[in-house]
Amino acid sequence: MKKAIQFGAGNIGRGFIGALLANAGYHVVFADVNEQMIQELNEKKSYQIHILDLEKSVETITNVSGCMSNGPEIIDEIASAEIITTAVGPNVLKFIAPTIAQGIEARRAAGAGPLNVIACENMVGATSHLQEQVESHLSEEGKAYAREHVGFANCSVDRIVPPFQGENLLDVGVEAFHEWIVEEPKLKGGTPEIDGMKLTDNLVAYVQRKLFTLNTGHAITAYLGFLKGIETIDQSIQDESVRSIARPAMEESGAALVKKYEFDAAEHAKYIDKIETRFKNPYIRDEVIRVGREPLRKLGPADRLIGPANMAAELGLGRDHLLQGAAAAFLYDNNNDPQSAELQARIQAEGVGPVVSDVTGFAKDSEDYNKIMAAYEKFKSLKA
Ligand SMILES: NC(=O)C1=CN([C@@H]2O[C@H](COP(=O)(O)OP(=O)(O)OC[C@H]3O[C@@H](n4cnc5c(N)ncnc54)[C@H](O)[C@@H]3O)[C@@H](O)[C@H]2O)C=CC1
Ligand SMILES: O=P(O)(O)OC[C@H]1O[C@](O)(CO)[C@@H](O)[C@@H]1O
Repeated sequence: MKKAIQFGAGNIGRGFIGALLANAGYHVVFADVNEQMIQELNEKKSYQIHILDLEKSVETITNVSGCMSNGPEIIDEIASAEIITTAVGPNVLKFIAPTIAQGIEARRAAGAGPLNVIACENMVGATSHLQEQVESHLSEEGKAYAREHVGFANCSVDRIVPPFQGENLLDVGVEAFHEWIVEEPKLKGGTPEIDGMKLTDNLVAYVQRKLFTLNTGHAITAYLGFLKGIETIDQSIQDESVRSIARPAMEESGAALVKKYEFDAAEHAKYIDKIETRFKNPYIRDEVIRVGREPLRKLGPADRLIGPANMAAELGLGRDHLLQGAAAAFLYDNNNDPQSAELQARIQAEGVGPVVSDVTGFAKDSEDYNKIMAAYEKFKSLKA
């Protein structure tokens, strides 16, 4: 039987990618550092996905097992797999890279056939980033083997899967919508047949379409909601003062995306409408602190807040609401989130201006810098 390794047995791993692979006939080995999760996978060998939407249903996923991603067995698992997917978070890719490299060396020694690696993270070029990290751990022979036999394909991954309290540790709650788009030209050994995996040769456009629309609107809804003391995304987007920034921000990034990638404007407007409806899904409890997690990553120059603002600026388009959303992120003050604590400590120590400039890359007193600063002061006074 075909084998897939899914690094990360978390929400998106179990609730989306691992499930698609299992349904496509792969035996899915979930590799994680969470011992309890791995034990449970090996005991139960199945779990349930609860579709939490207007139409509810339950799907049982079978043919799965678990493996500690930091133990010795994972190398043999990689050596005998056809596909490796990840959903561990962009910052964790560097920790799994040496393991994947060891697995590739084992495949080389065994003369194994093609392997495809797809990192399913909210990050432009996540797989290329992982590939660089993996290559840095390969021998020269390993690099030559990987060039010929290992495909590293980027992807865009879209399904809202918040933490879920089911009867079973393994069960997950997901929205009905899902979209997984994979960069076809990078795949090796033919295209795997996986229902729910769409293929494209223009991936960057789709990654940015998703990251700069869904994730942009989501993050802004989270940060503004947090400022207002709202706990969940569905409640936050219902608040007119939040929606009146989050929605036009998605329209601003939309105008830039349509211009840059020549997406159909009417189709893109529908795409935004659909996303707003997904945010409003009352059957999913998606907390603003989950969606706003790791604000420093989200404020990065290529990520969902500053990325679309930069794209709009390059194309000479408006971006006021995007910049207001970014300003709200600088006010995200949640001690349980290490990046939020770091951000607030830096603002305390250095003052907000230098931190805004350093994190966003906007020069002091540039137009975009000034707009963020003005919105920051406005939101700060509202908060107090
Ligand atoms: N949850 C969602 O709705 C979506 C998440 N994503 C992306 O998917 C990725 C994962 O997100 P979630 O599933 O929500 O997070 P999560 O926290 O539920 O799952 C991450 C998993 O990775 C595991 N992990 C941590 N270090 C590891 C290591 N060294 N080796 C193996 N596993 C390790 C954790 O134990 C955890 O089970 C992120 O990049 C996120 O941006 C993308 C689209 C949707
Ligand atoms: O997973 P991240 O990058 O921290 O961001 C949370 C975002 O990811 C998602 O979980 C899925 O795209 C969204 O719900 C949300 O916008």
